[in-house]
Amino acid sequence: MNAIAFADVSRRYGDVLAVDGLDLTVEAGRTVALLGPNGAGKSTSINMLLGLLRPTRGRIEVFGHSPDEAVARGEVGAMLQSGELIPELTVRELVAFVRRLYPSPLGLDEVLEMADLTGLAGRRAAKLSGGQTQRVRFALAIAGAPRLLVLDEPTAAMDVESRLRFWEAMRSYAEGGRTVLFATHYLQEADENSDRVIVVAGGRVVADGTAAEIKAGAGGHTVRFTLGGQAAAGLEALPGVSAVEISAGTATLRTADPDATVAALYRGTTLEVRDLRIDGADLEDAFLSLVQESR
Ligand SMILES: Nc1ncnc2c1ncn2[C@@H]1O[C@H](COP(=O)(O)OP(=O)(O)OP(=O)(O)O)[C@@H](O)[C@H]1O
Repeated sequence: MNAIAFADVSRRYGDVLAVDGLDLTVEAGRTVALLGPNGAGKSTSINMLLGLLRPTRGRIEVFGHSPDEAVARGEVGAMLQSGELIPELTVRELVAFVRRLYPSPLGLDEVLEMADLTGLAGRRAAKLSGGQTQRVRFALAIAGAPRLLVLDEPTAAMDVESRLRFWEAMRSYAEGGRTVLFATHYLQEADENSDRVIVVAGGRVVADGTAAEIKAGAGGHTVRFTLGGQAAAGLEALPGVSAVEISAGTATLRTADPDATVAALYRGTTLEVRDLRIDGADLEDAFLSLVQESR
């Protein structure tokens, strides 16, 4: 069963086409990252998925219903980029209030435990740090035990340790067949915390698969070596090479055929090549080339 289906969905703001004919389905039980640069259309897509914005064109279904129906049935929980907590309420009061709005919520202590808030349950929202506030917002998103959890750049205000703990909490929520869709522009977060990455740029899907598939699809390798002070004219002309970058005495060549590039580097040039390294494209390389191609 599909948790999410977008069929040819577009959204315009005046002259800006923020989402441009998005077609995608997400099977129930998956954890999916929506990865894209600033302005790619991630928040607009999420807001339409939650019924907060209407598509200009196309149709969205959540578990086979309209977004409004799915939300009304308590099937959707969300953590958006902004949203104030009621400052005078304690963490426990806030979670207790929100979970009562849902038909079959998680237990109060269970939510607090999952969001790592047990020790902060008696603290007023006004007294929480930025990272703690994010944890409360996560708790409010899961309190109703929604089948679909939607997170829009959830770790934006968190330090490194809080991020790691947050993703652990998300994974434990996703266990047992719940669906999670999260937007991020952090490649590493998409890579480590999802089983499928949908890359969006300019309002369109430009790649869709596991992080490993996306890396492989980019097809590139890098060949790096220490150049020192040597002049390096002609590296662009080596076989397979599509880009050359020279920085701090290191040459980095992007190539589709690392074997041919390296052979020609040794046989066809007079350079003294030291510290040679060949790497597969990482997700960052893949992402940058996909986003550039879509422009
Ligand atoms: N209310 C609005 N009015 C006009 N244009 C908007 C509005 N909201 C978003 N846009 C534009 O729509 C495009 C997509 O924006 P959106 O916020 O969906 O992208 P995003 O991928 O979530 O970006 P970010 O990572 O920066 O949050 C951008 O060009 C943005 O400037």
